[in-house]
Amino acid sequence: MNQPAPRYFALVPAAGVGARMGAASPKQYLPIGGKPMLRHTLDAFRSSPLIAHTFVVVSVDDPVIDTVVPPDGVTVLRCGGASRLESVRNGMWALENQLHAGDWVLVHDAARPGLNAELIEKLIRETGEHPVGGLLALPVVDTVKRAINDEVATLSRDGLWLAQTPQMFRFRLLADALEAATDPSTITDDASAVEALGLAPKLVEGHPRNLKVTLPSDIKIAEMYLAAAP
Ligand SMILES: Nc1ccn([C@@H]2O[C@H](COP(=O)(O)OP(=O)(O)OP(=O)(O)O)[C@@H](O)[C@H]2O)c(=O)n1
Ligand SMILES: C[C@](O)(CO)[C@H](O)COP(=O)(O)O
Repeated sequence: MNQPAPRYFALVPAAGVGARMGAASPKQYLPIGGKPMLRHTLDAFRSSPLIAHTFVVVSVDDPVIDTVVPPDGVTVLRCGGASRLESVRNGMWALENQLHAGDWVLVHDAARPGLNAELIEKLIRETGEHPVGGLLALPVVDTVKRAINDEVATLSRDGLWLAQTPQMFRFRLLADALEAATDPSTITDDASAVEALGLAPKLVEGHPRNLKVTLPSDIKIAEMYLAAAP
């Protein structure tokens, strides 16, 4: 019997406050090249023919989202939580009756506006029908130091990667993994919730343009990449 074609949905947590950015408003609404950061992120998914629909999770009382959300292709979920883990989990709960167990969900930080259709396509193609799922990540290229108090040590970088997003998993597996996760200080991305079940997702090489805009100095870097090619 023919399997139904896989469906791909994007889930964008955008309920953070951007404490490290230190701006007057949440960082996802700061302009990058004249356009709100979150709009760049949502437009990346709208530009991909592979994405069936995008859901964005914001705080219950977010006053800005309605001015930023594009006219089609995106649904706003006002169910953000106190941590990224809670926001993604709340978003998944909201989708329980809309998505099928085998649908793929690509969770992507609002704060990574450099994503584009090419990277989305690469992640989906290289993850394929992987039994666990996959995520974009970058191999560590620098020497890695760990400093605790006055003690400094050099760690082996063998096998070390920096996780990016999107991180894609089938709906049921991701929902169950997030449900089982309790500690936002150790479950800092979606893959770590899945790994805590004893499963190993596939790492797909991402791109520096997909940086997480975290500090004020990141804004110019993101603008440079977005000006070079959307
Ligand atoms: N309670 C939270 C915290 C974070 N996020 C989202 O998770 C992504 C990654 O988080 P991060 O870059 O840390 O954003 P902030 O939490 O806003 O930043 P900071 O940690 O500096 O406060 C962002 O898109 C952010 O909006 C969220 O949806 N809900
Ligand atoms: C999900 C993530 O972007 C992967 O690198 C990262 O873990 C988010 O961390 P933050 O502390 O919420 O910025």
